[in-house]
This record gives sequence, C-alpha cells and structure tokens, in this order.
Amino acid sequence: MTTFSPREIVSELDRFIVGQHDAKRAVAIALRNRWRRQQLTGPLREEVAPKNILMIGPTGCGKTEIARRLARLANAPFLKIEATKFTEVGYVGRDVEQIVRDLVEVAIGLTRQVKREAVKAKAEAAAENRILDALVGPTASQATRDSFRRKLRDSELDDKEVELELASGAPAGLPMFEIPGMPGASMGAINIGDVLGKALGGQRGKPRRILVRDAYAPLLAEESDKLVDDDALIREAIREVENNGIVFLDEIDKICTREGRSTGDVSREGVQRDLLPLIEGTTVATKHGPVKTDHVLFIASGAFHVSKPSDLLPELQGRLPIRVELQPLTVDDFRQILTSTEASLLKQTVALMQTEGVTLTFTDDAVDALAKVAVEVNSSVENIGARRLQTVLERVIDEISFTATDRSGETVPIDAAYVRARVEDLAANADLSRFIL
Ligand SMILES: Nc1ncnc2c1ncn2[C@@H]1O[C@H](COP(=O)(O)OP(=O)(O)OP(=O)(O)O)[C@@H](O)[C@H]1O
Repeated sequence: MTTFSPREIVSELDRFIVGQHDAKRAVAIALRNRWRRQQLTGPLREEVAPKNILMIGPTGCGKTEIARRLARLANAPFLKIEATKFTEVGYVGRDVEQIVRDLVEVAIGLTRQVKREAVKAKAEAAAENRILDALVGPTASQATRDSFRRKLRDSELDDKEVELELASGAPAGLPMFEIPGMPGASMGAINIGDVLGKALGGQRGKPRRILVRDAYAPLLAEESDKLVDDDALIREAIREVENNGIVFLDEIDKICTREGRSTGDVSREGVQRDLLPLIEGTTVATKHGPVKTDHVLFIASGAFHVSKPSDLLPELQGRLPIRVELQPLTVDDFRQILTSTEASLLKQTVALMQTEGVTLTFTDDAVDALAKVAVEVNSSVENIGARRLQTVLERVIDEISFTATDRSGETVPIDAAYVRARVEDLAANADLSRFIL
C-alpha cells in the first residue's frame, strides 16, 4: 500500500497522463482513503466503505489509463472488465462473481512476484548449486567446486551441456477448469505423467540435457517456488484483493438504458442488479476460499452520450457517489501526449528506430501537424480520442519503419511538411480515413 499523499499521487499520475485533473484528484483521494482506513483500529475500520467513482467522459481520453496507473502506483491487484460483457449473447446470466475470481488470480500473480523477489538471494544460491552439482557431481572437492563456481559466474561455462531434472510444471502453472453449473468450483488438470512418475518412483520431471546458460532461469523459478509457501501466498493475495483490489467497470452507460430485453440479451437492468451486491459488499466463493468485496474499490466509467447516470438503478447510483467528468482532449493535449509524458508516443518511436541505428527527430511543427491531423480525423470520422495519435503516427513513419534496417547510421528529420505529405490527403478524405487512419 502506498503512503503517498493525494498531492503526490496526482503528481505521479501527471507523469503519464495529460490533463484530467479532476479525475486524478478523485482517484488520489480514494487511494488515500484506503490508507486512512488501514490506520483505523477497532470496529470502525470495517465500517468505512470505499467511495466508488463514476468517470464520465468520451472514449480514449484517459479513463482506463488513470485507473491502471493508479493501481500500478499502489501495487494493487487491478482488473478491467466491460459491463456489456454480461449482456452478450451466450453469456446469459453470466456469473458476475467471476470478476472477483479473476481479480484473485491477478493478485496471486502480483504476490508471487513480490515473494519471489524476497527469496531471490537464497534461490539464486540454490540454483547455482544445482548447476554445480550437475557439472562436477555432488562429491567433488570443495576446491574443484569453487573453481567451477568462479568460471560459472564469469560465464565461461555458458555453452556447456548439463543434465538436470527440471520439474515439468510448477503447481501454480496447471491449467484450471471451471466445473459447469458450479460457479467457483474448479479443478486443475491432472498430468497423468506426473501421477505415474510419482507412483513409479516419486520423480518430478525427467532428466534433460540443457545448456548452462538456459538452465539458470527455470532453476531459479523452481527454487524460488520451493521457498515460497503457497498457502501463505494465497492468504496474502486474498487479503490484497479484499483491502486493495481495484475493479474498473467500463461501458457502464451501455447497461443503463432501460429499454428492456432485446433478443438474446440479458436485460441490462438485470446486469445492474447482478453487479449491485458485488459493489455493495458480498462474499464470493473462489477456489482459493471466500473473498469479501466490501472494500474493493470500483471505478465505473462510460461516455454517457445517450443515457445519463440517473438512468442507473438508484441503488447503484448510491454506490458510485463520486462523479468526475473527463474533458475531451484538445490539440494542445495531443501535443503533450506526443511529447511530454514519460514513455510518450514519440519517445517510444524514436527509441524503437534507434535500435536499428536510425536517429529520428521530430520538429515542433511536426508535432503540431500530427496533433492537428489527429483532431481533424477524430472530428470528421469518429472520435476515438488519443488512440487516434497512434494510427496517425504509424502512418507517418510507415516508410521509415519498413526501411530502417537498411538505413543504419542515418538521421531522419521529420517536419510538418513530411507529416502533411504522408497523411494530409488521407485526412481530407473521410472515406479513406475511415480505413487507414
Ligand atoms: N489524457 C491522456 N494522457 C495521456 N495519454 C492518454 C490520455 N488519454 C488517453 N491516452 C492514451 O490513449 C489510450 C486510450 O486511453 P484509455 O484507455 O484511458 O481510454 P478510455 O478513456 O478509458 O476510453 P474507453 O472507455 O474507450 O476505454 C491509452 O493508450 C492512453 O495512454
């Protein structure tokens, strides 16, 4: 859990997202409130419900990005799901509790990473010892072992082949199947080879010949998993979901028009009713045990072009008390998205070309031109927000991207004239833009 103040959270988000101050502010408060709740003691701590957020704004203006970055900042388990998924044909009555089960899986992955990191030093030593055993045998003298260890660390033995017994699959990696008709109950696929292997001699995996350089990574993973207590890991993952989980419910506006049932669709109001207990706080059965959703933070989002938040069920409206409106992005925002965020689109493009030895430079007027074309196409074809920048930029650098491998050592300046030459005709033609930009 992060101890950042709301102001610090906003400035962290500012590194990646342009504008949208109100939304950043709202999520910063929500995150800080979780920290505040953790500081409480006694029964009051359980009483404090998260203040869920409803983000209202056009597509591609940063709603998901804000939630995703917030989760990363807090190292919180995060899941994005489209509310319309539950109205699809074939998903009749689809179990919305799956959201929580998926979130638990995300949390297990995150927790495993943290735990693996914590035992890294021990696991590295164990992995090294197993390679040494394979190289010199367990009975070699200490002097021989030390000399091989030195060589191993200096990568002198990378190309040597060793015979190692690697586990065929970590327990956590087994595919799981839901049992139809029994939500929450699932079983792992049983590897018959494993069962027979164990029955016949208790072996895990069969000896394989492998290069030393390739052996290290799987051994490290295997040794880390041995050191991590799976039960504790799952308990911690569930605790993370219950206290820090964030669910981003996209397209909530699409389940709120009360036009009743259309063929094959689960009624939208029905989906809202299904979601309600989850947001209000309930206990969901998962294969890892019960998970309470009382303190999971829900961030719902939608464009609300047709319907209005007041079309949602009153109970749901009450559960999404914080409303923030995101602004449509302007030419100036686009300019900044291209250049000023960390890992901005232009930085990524320049870095990618640099791997081929091609130095790409964008003049200021090229940035202006890119931003303008994106805004124009958004208004003439369809407003897809900042996503348009990617399609326009790809088109502009298409030729360079294709030939870069043969142009190592060159510097390629891109100015407004270059941008216009590549996309102006397309941008002016709405029919062509629809397909290409
Ligand atoms: N304000 C912004 N600053 C920086 N990047 C942005 C901004 N808005 C959008 N983007 C970029 O545009 C892409 C789409 O944005 P995002 O996924 O947040 O859309 P959204 O508002 O959630 O829309 P939708 O509801 O359709 O998913 C992302 O790659 C994101 O990085």
